[in-house]
Amino acid sequence: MDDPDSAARDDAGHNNHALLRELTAPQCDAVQHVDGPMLILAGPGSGKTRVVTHRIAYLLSQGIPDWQIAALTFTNKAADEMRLRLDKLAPGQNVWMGTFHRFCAQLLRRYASMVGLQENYSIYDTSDSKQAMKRAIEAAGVSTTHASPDQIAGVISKAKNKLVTPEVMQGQMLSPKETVAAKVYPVYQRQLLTANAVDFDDLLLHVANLLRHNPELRGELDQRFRYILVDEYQDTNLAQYAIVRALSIDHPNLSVTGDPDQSIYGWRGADLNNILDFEKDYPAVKTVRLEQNYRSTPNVLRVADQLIRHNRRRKQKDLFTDNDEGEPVILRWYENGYEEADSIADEIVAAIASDRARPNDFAIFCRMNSLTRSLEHALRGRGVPYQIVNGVEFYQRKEIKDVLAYLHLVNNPGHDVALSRVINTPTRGIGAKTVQRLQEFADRHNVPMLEAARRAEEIESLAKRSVTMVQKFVAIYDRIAARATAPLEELMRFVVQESQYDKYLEKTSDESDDSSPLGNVDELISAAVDFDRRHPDDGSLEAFLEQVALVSDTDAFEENDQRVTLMTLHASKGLEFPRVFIVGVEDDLLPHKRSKEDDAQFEEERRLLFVGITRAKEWLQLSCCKRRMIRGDTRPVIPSPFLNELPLEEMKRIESAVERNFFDSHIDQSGSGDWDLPAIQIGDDAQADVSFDFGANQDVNQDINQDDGFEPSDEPSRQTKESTAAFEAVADEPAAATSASDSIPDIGKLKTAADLMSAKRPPLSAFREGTTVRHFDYGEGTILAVSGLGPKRMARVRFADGEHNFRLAFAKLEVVG
Ligand SMILES: Nc1ncnc2c1ncn2[C@@H]1O[C@H](COP(=O)(O)OP(=O)(O)OP(=O)(O)O)[C@@H](O)[C@H]1O
Ligand SMILES: [Mg+2]
Repeated sequence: MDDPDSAARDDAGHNNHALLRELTAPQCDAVQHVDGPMLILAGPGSGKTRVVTHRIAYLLSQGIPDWQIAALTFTNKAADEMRLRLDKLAPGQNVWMGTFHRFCAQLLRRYASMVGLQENYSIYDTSDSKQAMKRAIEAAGVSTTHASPDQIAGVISKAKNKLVTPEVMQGQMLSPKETVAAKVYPVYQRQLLTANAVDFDDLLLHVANLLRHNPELRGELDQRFRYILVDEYQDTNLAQYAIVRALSIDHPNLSVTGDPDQSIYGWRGADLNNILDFEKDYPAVKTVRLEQNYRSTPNVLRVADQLIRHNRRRKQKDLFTDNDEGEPVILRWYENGYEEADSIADEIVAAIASDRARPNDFAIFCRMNSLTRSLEHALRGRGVPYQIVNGVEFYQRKEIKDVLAYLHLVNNPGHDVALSRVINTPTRGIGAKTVQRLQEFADRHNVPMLEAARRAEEIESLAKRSVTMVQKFVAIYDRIAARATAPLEELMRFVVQESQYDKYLEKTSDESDDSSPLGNVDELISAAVDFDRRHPDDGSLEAFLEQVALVSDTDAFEENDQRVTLMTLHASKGLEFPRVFIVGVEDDLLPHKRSKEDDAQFEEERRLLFVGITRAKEWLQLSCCKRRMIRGDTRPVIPSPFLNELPLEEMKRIESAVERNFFDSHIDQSGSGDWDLPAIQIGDDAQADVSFDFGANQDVNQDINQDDGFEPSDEPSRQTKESTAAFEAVADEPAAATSASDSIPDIGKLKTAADLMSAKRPPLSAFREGTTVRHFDYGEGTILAVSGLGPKRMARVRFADGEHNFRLAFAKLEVVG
């Protein structure tokens, strides 16, 4: 694709010494490529992202206007980082940078009417979508006996990511589950449109359809975004692919970078074929391979390479590095999660104290967010500053969602999920039946629920009293909505006051165990103040809500901060740290238990560990425990089968001080690398029973990761407190054991699934007056009194620092034997 023009520009580019100075020859080659498609395929740490930023700067230096360039990244954090780097290389530029979802959200704002939305449409987050899905399932009248709401949602999400419309889906050959989902899909979509809302998948789907059905608009946008760069291309799904492809037909200046070995979003529909087919789609493509790793020591790279070689579906790439050999990678075995956390925290403290490292040199990765609790506690206890890269979680708190729901409803009166949330929050005597009747009326007349509330008098089945209550709510709403254009801070304070939510929180906050809902609401108001300040002219409510909806878990991450970073493996993508700990490298965690049913998913788990390992620059430790408590359930642990695949002979293996013989008996110390793992046969049924209870029917990752904000964590311990889901999970368990420690069989004796099954979470009955318990934050304490039944069962516990009340179904309390 070398036209005479670009050759001339290349000549000019040679003057651009500063830009090209710190690049290798193949990197330079890629950076100086101007027109035509390009594929950069290379392993971790080889400078792919660096090439993207330098290439943008190079394009600008060649006179290409910034508004013709768009750089699509996978997380907001990656975009911010890119902007920072680019600002240094090309100050003052205004290149569009952001995630696919943000890109689509902005396009959709402009062209909303073309897909049947209004421009103030709302973006439903995962829990909003769940609510909407439940309602659609009811309205569609399907049975959920054989397909749970989560499964139905999963099938529909996959269909959307593959650009399958409801009509097309209904015409396909379907499994029984898919048949149910195919019935719900059109109803769900119709209800979303009535609510003037989209879910995350819709952002992509609508834009892909927009481009497909409007050739003129497609042409205009293709012309506008003449240069498109996509980083982490291996994780794009079909919808994302269709979007960049549609924007690169007349001007095929699409350049993508990726590493198939780092594809970790298959569960969300990412399709490796997008990378593999790139060369077919763009025959004139320039393909660049980068082989030198600049990030890691040879020790780290060898471990990563050995591991990933075990994947069958891949092409071997050889990476070399000129970096120093560094220290051997450590494999460490701890007694339990507490020891793991304490020991890691101690090491960090020691390294900092001896001036060998700073807190921000360290990162700790885990497969699931819930594992960070004990690490947090250990770091906090030692005064080590840390950050949990987990921005989504804040916005998932009940009180935050409540206040935001009022704002959503102000911004978009069609937002039915928000209405259902706030109509009786705080309590206003509007019961579930009344809400149900409003919903039915709304469905019948195809109007938003707020409209139904306004017409409450027309709903015959509503009692007079209920009508009055509903009208009162509408009056409150109208008073709030009248302030819609006030500065955000003012509006938010008015919401909290006018709805009497502040009083409600004051009254109810002592029910919660250790969080401060009022403090959180204050924090939200601070976010509003900040937003007002940063957007003095264009700061609309809509823009604020969009930012919140698209918030990424990595957004909260401040690189130059003097803090240790805790994050999931998914969130670590693209980043690098001098010293990395990967905790919980254990069977059923990593690989995740449900990935084992499927070869492709299993290989994805291996890639996930590969991604984690290759974040480390100088030093790396992998660890696993003999026992681990997850959601209050202490269970014996089997090491991850991936550990067996590492070059153990060259790694430094350390066992915890206690029970040294366990390590000896399970690892072949001869150096052959074979581990003699405990022989435990777990049948499918048994496995389901001893599961971590992630919400048994969800996609492997849906509730585990906080990747980039599109799959917020759903784990019960962080769920809204009124949810009874977590309680049901606990209550369903047979009262097999009397205390946690009684129930842990010696791992050496574990032979059968039955042994494993006896290692249950203690039933609520194990928490009695006088029982000694342990809490993550408060340490050991004694139960003074218990009261209430079922999900409302409470315990009052005395700790060294005072007394606290807990809802037992949710509390992070462990019985101390
Ligand atoms: N030519 C170079 N000279 C010096 N440092 C380099 C060079 N190329 C890359 N680096 C550095 O190596 C590290 C890895 O680069 P980068 O993050 O761009 O790799 P990547 O290929 O995008 O990795 P990943 O696949 O993990 O996203 C960065 O710290 C980067 O600044
Ligand atoms: Mg990168």
